[in-house]
Amino acid sequence: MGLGLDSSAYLLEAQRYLPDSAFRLALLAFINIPVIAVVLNVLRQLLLPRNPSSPPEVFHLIPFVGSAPGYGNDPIAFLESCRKKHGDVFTFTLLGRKMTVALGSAGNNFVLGGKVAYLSAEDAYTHLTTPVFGKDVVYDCPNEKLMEQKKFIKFGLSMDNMRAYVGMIENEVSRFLRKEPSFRIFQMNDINEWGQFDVLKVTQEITILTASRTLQGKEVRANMDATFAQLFTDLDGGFTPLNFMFPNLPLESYRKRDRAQKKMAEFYINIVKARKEGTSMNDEPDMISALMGQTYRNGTQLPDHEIAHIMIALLMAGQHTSSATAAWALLHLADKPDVAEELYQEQIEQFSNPDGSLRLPTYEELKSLPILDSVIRETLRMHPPIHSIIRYVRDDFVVPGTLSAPSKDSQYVVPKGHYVLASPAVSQVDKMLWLQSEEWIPSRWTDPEGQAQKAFKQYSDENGEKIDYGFGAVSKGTESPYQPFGAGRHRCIGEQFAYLQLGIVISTVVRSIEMRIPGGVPPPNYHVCFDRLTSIRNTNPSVDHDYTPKAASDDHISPSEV
Ligand code: HEM
Repeated sequence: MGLGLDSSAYLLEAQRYLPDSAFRLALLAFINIPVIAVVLNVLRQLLLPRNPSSPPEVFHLIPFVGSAPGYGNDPIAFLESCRKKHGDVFTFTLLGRKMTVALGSAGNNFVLGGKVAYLSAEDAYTHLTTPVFGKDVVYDCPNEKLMEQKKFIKFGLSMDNMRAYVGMIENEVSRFLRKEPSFRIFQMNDINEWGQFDVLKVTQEITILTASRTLQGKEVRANMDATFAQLFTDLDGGFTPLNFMFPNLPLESYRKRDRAQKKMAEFYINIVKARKEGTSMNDEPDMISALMGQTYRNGTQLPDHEIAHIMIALLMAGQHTSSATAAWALLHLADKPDVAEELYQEQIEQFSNPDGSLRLPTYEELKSLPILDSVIRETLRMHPPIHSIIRYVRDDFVVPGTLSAPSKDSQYVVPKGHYVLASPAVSQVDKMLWLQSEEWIPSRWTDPEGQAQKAFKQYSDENGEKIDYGFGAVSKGTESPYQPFGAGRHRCIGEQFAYLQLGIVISTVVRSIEMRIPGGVPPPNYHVCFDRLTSIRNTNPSVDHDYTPKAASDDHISPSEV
C-alpha cells in the first residue's frame, strides 16, 4: 500500500513537472530554431565540401530567405558583385528557390536558347501569371499552344494595323497633353514658365490610354474610366514578390486580384459576344478583331475566354514595360536638353508643313528616324524593364563548357527543380562590352563605326540566324549581349508596337514642351516605381516650337472635363 502510495505520489509529481519542463524545453528550442538554422546553414556552406559539378553558391545567412534582400534591393548590383566573386555561373537562394545565374552573352544563350524539355518558362511563371491572366493562355498551357497564341497576336500587330495606330496614338497623347492639368496650365497662360509633372504617373496614363485606344479597341477605351482603371490596379496588385512566393494567400490583395480577373475577363467576353452579334460600336482594326476567328492547328477556334485572357495578358505585358521605358527616356531627355533639341530638329526636318506646323509621321517614316530610334534603343539598353529572365529546370541540365567550366573533365550541372536566370540587363551595361557603359549616350547607336552598331548588327534581325518557333521567323539572337525584348521562343512580339508607341509618345512630348531635371536622373529604385518630378516648360506656340496638333475629330474634351 505504502509502495502504491509512494509510486502514485511520484507519478503525480511526474505529471506535474513533465509538461512544464517539456514546455520550457520546447520554448527554448523554438526560440533557438532560427539561430540553430542560421548556424547550421552557415556551417554547411563553410565546412561541407562543395560538389564540383555544382556551380558556386552565394553565401547567405538566413535559410529560405537567402539572398532575397540583396537581389530585391538592387538586382543588377547584386548579380555584378556575385559575378566578381564567382564568375559567370553561380547559384543563389531566393525565398526557398535555388536560382542558378548564367551571365554574359554565353549565359543569355544558355538560358534563352535552352530546349523546352530542359528549361520551362511556364513552370517558372505560371503561379504568378495564371491568377492574373486567367486559364488556358500564355503560361497556363503547353509551350506549343503559347507559340500558336503568339502567332494569333501577331495578326493584331500587322503592318496595316500599325499604320492605323500611328494617328490614334498621336491623338491620345496630344489630347492628354492638352487635358492634363500640369501641362494645360502653361498652355492656357501661353507663357514660357516652368512647371512640374510626375513623369511616371504621366507615362503610365499615356501608355494605358494609347494601348486601349489601339490594341485593346474602342470599347475598352470608352470604358477607360475609374472602374476599368480600378480593375487594372487590383489585377496589377497580383504581380508582387509575395505573389511570386505564394500564388494564393487569404489576403485582401489576393481576393481583389481574383475578383478583378473575373470581372475583366467578363468585360472582354461581352465585347467578343457583342461583336459576334453585330451590336458592337467597333469599326477599327484592333487585337480583339484579329484574335476572333483564329483557329488552332487542330481545327479548334480560339474560344472567347481565351481571347479575353490573352487581352488581359497583353494589357499587363505592355503597360509597365512601355510606361517605365517612356519615363526613363523623358528623364534622360530632361537631363540632356541637347539630345532633346536634336530630336526636335529631326522632327522639324522631316515633318514640317509649308505653314511651319508639324505633320504626323507615317509608320514607315517613324521607323527611319535615327535619333528617335537611338534614344529608345539606348534607354532600353540602360533600363530594360525586365531585368531577370527565369526558367524552371525540368531535367538535370549541363552548363556548356564555354561558361566557366571548372575543368575540362567536369562540368557544372544544374539539377532538376532549380531555376536558371539570365540577365540581359547585366550584359547591356557590361564595361567589357560597352564604352562608358553607365552613361546614356544615344549617339553610340548612330555612329556607323561605333561598337554598339557592330555588336547590334552582329545579332540583329537582318543578319542573324533565323528560327521559326511557331510564330514567324525571328532572329535567334540568344547570344546577343543586347536583349531588352528577350530572345528565342519566348521573345517579345510587342517590340514593333512598343517602338511605335514610344516613338509617338516621345516625339509628341518633345514637339510640345521643353524639360529639365534639376537633380539629374535618379538612380533606379527596385522597391517602388520612381515618381520623381521633372520640370517642364511649355514652348510658346507662337515661337519656334510650333506644333499644331492634328485636327482631332474625336476630341471630346469639354471644359467641364478639365
Ligand atoms: C518596351 C516594351 C517591352 C519590353 C522591354 C518587353 C520585354 C519583353 C521580354 C524581355 C520578354 C521575354 C520574357 C521571357 O523570355 O521570359 C517579352 C515577352 C513578351 N512580350 Fe514584351 N516587352 C515590351 C512590350 C510588350 C508589348 C507592348 C506587348 C504586347 C503587345 C508585349 C507582349 C509580349 C509577349 C506576348 C511576350 C511573350 C511571352 C513568352 O513567349 O513567354 N510586350 N517581352
